[in-house]
Amino acid sequence: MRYLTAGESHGPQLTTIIEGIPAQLELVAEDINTDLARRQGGYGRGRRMQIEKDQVQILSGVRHGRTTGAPVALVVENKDWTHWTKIMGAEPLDGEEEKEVKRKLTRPRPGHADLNGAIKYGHRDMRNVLERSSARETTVRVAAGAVAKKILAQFGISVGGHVLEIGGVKAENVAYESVKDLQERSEASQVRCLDEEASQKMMEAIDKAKQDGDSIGGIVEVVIENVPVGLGSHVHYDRKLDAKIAAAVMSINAFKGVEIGIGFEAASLPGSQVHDEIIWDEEHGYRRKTNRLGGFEGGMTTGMPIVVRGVMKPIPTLYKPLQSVDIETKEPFAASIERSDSCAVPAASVVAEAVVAWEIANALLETFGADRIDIIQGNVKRHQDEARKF
Ligand SMILES: Cc1cc2nc3c(=O)[nH]c(=O)nc-3n(C[C@H](O)[C@H](O)[C@H](O)COP(=O)(O)O)c2cc1C
Ligand SMILES: C=C(O[C@@H]1CC(C(=O)O)=C[C@@H](OP(=O)(O)O)[C@H]1O)C(=O)O
Repeated sequence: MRYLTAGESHGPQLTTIIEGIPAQLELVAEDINTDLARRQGGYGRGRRMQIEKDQVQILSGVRHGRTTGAPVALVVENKDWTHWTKIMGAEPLDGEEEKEVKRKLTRPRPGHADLNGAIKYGHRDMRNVLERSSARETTVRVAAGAVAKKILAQFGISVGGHVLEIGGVKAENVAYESVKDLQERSEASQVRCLDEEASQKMMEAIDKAKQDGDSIGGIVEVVIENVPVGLGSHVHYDRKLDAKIAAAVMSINAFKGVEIGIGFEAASLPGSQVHDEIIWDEEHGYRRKTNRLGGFEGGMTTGMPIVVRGVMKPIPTLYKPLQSVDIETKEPFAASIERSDSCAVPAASVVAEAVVAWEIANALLETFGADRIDIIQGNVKRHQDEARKF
């Protein structure tokens, strides 16, 4: 499968076209809208989320609630668009209005794409960069991820995400019984954290950052359960699935690091406390006694749950001014802004679920692919039976 996204933050809509979805997958807008609403939620978001009510339109590739095998085009409208038609250049302007509306953005925000994008693409008006670098684009990545999750569900594979840390507040008690348990309990927290006490402290940290005109980041975790052994490959660098997942998580706006399993902790532990011992029984086949390596060995899935973490830096747009330079006057200035999220870590956990789900679904189709869901189900079952006895 592959997909492209298009659309600006304050344009009319976000669009994605997904190619390669097998036929006979049941798919309705509601399968996608649930995740769109989850991405909009979470404590710490700014006023934009009160304007948007993200809903997908499925424009092709589905008839009577089933995929046909043709490309699936998905669209999410920007409700805010009606306020931006002049600024975005879609409506004629007159006189004085023109001067005001065409005012260029010349003051780059430290930590955003503004300055680099402007220099690279030759834009004296940095809105031409901001519009596309905005994380508004993650709306349709979540839509594509929801389709990937629907594919995975046909094989009993489930995806959950939660928040481990916000602004230095670490969740302590994050044990869960299954991905279903993780999903239900993270959903009950406004910061998508399993630890109730930490949830409260995280919200307080977000309130404080907001009051201080500052922003905070954090750590999210995605867990995928019931993945067949052998997705990805050891044979070539660009077929290693752990590498693809790392790239996908790093591609989320503001993500600065990724780890799989115990990740960076492995640096300080002896091998005997890192590698997972192998066991076998008739019912389950091969398993690992522990899952410190987070479901990967040799760029391939081990069949144990996949555990991926990503770190999100604090949001770059700050109410508290940071120094920057106006590209017209070359004078320093201290930026002040109108609206922004103060923390989007809970929302980003939903984006992380989506991009990881996409990579797993894609790897599954690469290994067992066919044009129809029912044939792929047969292929997976045969593989799992064989792997158990191997
Ligand atoms: C869900 C989500 C919401 C975000 N909201 C904002 C925001 O309101 N203001 C902002 O400046 N950055 C926000 N960001 C982060 C920027 O999009 C990001 O920092 C920017 O694109 C620069 O990319 P980089 O941080 O990966 O270098 C958000 C990111 C995510 C994932
Ligand atoms: C619109 C979304 O997030 C936006 C991401 C974002 C940024 O710079 O990344 C900046 C803000 O946009 P605005 O300036 O219009 O308020 C966020 O609201 C969204 O997540 O749907």
